[in-house]
Amino acid sequence: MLLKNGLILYGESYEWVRADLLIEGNKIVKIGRNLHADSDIVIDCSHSLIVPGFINSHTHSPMVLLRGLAEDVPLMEWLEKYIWPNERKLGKKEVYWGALLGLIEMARAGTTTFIDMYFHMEEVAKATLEVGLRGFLGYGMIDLDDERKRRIEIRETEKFRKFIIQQNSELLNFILAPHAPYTCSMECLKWVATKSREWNALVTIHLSETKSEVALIKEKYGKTPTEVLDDAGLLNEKLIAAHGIWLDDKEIYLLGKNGSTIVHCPASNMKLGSGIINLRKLLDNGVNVGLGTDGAASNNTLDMLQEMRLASLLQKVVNLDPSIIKSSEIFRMATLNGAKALKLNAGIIKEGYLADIAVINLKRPNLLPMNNPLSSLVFSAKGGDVETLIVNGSIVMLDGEFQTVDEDKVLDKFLGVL
Ligand SMILES: CSC[C@H]1O[C@@H](n2cnc3c(O)ncnc32)[C@H](O)[C@@H]1O
Ligand SMILES: [Zn+2]
Repeated sequence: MLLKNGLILYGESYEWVRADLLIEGNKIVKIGRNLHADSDIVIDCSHSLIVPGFINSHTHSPMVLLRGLAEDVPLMEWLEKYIWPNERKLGKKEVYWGALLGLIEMARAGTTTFIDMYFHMEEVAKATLEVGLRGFLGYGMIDLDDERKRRIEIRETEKFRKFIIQQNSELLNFILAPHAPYTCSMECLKWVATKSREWNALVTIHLSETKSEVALIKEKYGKTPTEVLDDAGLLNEKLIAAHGIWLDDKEIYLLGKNGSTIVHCPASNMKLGSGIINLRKLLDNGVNVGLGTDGAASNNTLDMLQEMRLASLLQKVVNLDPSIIKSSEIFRMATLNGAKALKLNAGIIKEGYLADIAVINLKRPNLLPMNNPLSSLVFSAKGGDVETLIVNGSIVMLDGEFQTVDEDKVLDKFLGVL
């Protein structure tokens, strides 16, 4: 496949070059002028930006089902009074359709890879294959210090891992997903750490999202949540922890030293009134920081372009300093830092990297004139500006039309509910 004459965001240094981009198999093989492909697929990109696809490093895709259902309440009330009672009513079918809708929304805004934590995850895996995105999927474990529940969660996790292995797909990856230190016992966290080593599996978890959960953990363990993860054997380069708002200096130091990842979810953090991450301190202490939308019930979109804009604006205003964070750092969080967390050969446009690519149409009033492409991406682009999406060398969306899933069928299914 050949992407012809696009403005390419090249390599780690984010140099803009006008060139052709050749894809063979699932990789970018060549970038240069006047390239020719044997392949019959040639896409004219003369009016477009070619950028790495976004990595949504924390979401719960089926939660689009609960979009707008619980508004204007803080996290614990949101979960206990509204979200968990509604989730108990969700069966496999609902989760499947919810995941399809969520994945379509993500794809339309340029996401090529996502990390997902939920239940009925086999259904999310099926939806992932149908849309053609790259998923790192985990069964969300919650045992609430109950041994019987823990056995069930372990069984579900083992069953889901087997399912993913059986699918034998380059797009599907298993990830361990204990929900949080306040919903998982020490025994559960230790089991996850043991299996992470045995299976060489990544681990995703919610960490230090609210002041109140940190107080709960300190009361229970006499330690901070990060120290609890350290005691469990989870503090290492395989850890991908969402939120990380209320981390103290020692926790930030520990996360940086151990090569762990924090996933910033600005919209969810603002909407639930959870707090504001200290992004500068995390980055300056060597913590790998990715970007995520969280679920659509606390966002209320799954749009990584909007997430970049919010992440940047929030830091500038809370620090009363517009120079606190650069667009390149925000863009890196949404792409390369996610890839680093996932040990994925992706996140930049360069020869030898995976062909996970978003093509953005510049013929839009909100994107012209193009004085600074990177700031246009972070501050001006919208989901609908992504015209073509390529994942693992295959076209998911071309000129705004899905080539994989029947988008109309999915949208009509939800319109029918109204
Ligand atoms: C057990 S599956 C995952 C579980 O997580 C819940 N969830 C969604 N968003 C958040 C958040 O921001 N903090 C904590 N938990 C969250 C979701 O509703 C599922 O129950
Ligand atoms: Zn979450």
